Amino acid sequence: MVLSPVIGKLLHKRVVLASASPRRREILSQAGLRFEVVPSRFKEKLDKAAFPTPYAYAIETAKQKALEVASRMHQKDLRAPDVVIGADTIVTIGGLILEKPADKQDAYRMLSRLNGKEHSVFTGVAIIHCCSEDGQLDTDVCEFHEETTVKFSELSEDLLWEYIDSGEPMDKAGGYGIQALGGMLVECVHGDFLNVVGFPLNHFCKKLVELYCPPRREDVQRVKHESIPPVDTFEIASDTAQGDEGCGPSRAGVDGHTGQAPAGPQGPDTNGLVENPPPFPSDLLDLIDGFKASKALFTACKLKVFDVLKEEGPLKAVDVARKINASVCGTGRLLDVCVALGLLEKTDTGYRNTRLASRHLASEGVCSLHGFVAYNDEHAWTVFTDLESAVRQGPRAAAGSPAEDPSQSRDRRLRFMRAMHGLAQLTARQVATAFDLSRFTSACDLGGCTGALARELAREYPRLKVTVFDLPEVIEHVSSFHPEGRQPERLRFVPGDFFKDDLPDAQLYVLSRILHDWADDRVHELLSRVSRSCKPGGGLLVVETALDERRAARASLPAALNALVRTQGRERSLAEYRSLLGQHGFREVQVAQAGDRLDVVLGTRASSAP
Ligand SMILES: Cc1cn([C@H]2C[C@H](O)[C@@H](COP(=O)(O)OP(=O)(O)OP(=O)(O)O)O2)c(=O)[nH]c1=O
Repeated sequence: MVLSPVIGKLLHKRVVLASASPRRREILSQAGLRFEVVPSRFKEKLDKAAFPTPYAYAIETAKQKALEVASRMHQKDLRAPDVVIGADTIVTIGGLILEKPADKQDAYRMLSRLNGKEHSVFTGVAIIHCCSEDGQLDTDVCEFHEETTVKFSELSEDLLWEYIDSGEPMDKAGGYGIQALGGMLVECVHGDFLNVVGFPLNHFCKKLVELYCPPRREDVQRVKHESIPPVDTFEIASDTAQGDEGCGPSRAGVDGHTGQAPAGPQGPDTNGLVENPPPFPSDLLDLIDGFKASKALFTACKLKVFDVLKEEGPLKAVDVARKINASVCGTGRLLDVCVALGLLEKTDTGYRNTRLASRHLASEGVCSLHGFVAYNDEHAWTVFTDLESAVRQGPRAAAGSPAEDPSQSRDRRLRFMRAMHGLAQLTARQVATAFDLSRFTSACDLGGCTGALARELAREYPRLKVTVFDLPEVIEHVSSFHPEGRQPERLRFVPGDFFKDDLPDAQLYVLSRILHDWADDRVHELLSRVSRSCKPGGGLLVVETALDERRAARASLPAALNALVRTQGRERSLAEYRSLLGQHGFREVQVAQAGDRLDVVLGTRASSAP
């Protein structure tokens, strides 16, 4: 059986599942894992607002559940189990995290929110390796998450209540169980089904491969000579399970530093006790290799691989090579790497796009990030090559955001607009719905570029008239981003410079991804102009990827470096944005998340001048 070698890596260890969930127990025991169940006593009460993303919250909760069990067992026997597994499943919609309903009304609120819409289910998983030495517990945490999207049908009130009265929702995140009656509510699922049920078994097995079957020596050699790293699959584990040194007993330990065979799970140390070697540093190696994966993705996009396969796939490598005018050997390698990166699938009839690639990497389509990829390949890649000098010398003395740099060529500006358009389209809905903005009847998106967010605001709030205010050289190109023709009636574009010209009248001003491009003095100048134009009771909506020291916001770190190499701007924390709004006369400042990467801050203009 193909999978048994992966799960078999845990057979000689004392494994504990730190969960009371009957679903998790069933999934893992059906996969052949032998384990004890010790439900965690960790109270799931972490502050959700302190996490950059919903999955970071789920991962931390999973980790705390597992650590609580590890430390309780260690205190009891002075010897913790070898491995403790914790998991936490949450449902997210519109930036809200839904856990288990408190009562029937709560279940109703949750299910009504999900009704007719698509939502995400995240499970955070922590695999904790424990080591008890001299009475001390030492732990090594391997963590990951999996996302599955689920779409509910349009359901009647009666049906929702009938479902709630069945009692099924009460012990399940989001108030439904897809594996039972709740399956009837679901129109479609994209991703790992078992992840919704509470445990992402496939991803878990891949992690076990990373942890217990590090790449074979010859693969490591190959990485040195080739630009593309090999990618672990279950087959690596099964291919090598019969004594192959890549995964056999002598390598069952996971010491990636020395390359020597450590005392494995069956290898007693001199005291006759079993030692747990540290886990293989897979995440670190992934980080080191990360740039190769980015470049492979950039190149496949540039060569229009995803467009060709979207239109004509599945195709063999030789046919793709002919269509993109490239060598067969080079194309074959690139396609295989894209398969390993989860962008393509390889079938008997050839390569074809995954849904992700067709949706985001082909050049056409509302969710296309093709322009953003091209911008990163052509511009950011070059600029980042010089990161070292930016770090040594401090931020570049550039003129401002690329859209506003007068020295920019028309082509470069268009490329930048295309990149921003793709990103804004992707996040517009989440931003527009992060707060209820229905009290406003007019809005002005300052530096609103192609109007992607403005259109979504107009769509979401039927009474709202939206003005996009941006530089004339930006507005000039707007029509090419909306080929379907006329702009909606409640949307208009006004050319101007928000540092020099009068701002259009509006009840709500929007600054989306603008402030991080500017140094503090310019930010104050802009905010005081907005504050002067905004009438008491009006609003200011700031959209940024905020930095926050409490959370190692993985998503916000590249943005912090962007500011260093590109402009005089900088990323700021949520506390700084709150304080900036306060200093410029905005009160009742609220913060919300829009998806994984964006924070939205809304302030109301006070009646007294700042
Ligand atoms: C969305 C969904 C969730 N669930 C379950 C999985 C989880 O058991 C539960 C989410 O709650 P969790 O807090 O993740 O898990 P739990 O309280 O059941 O167990 P423990 O904390 O001890 O690990 O919801 C389903 O069974 N089906 C579904 O379709």
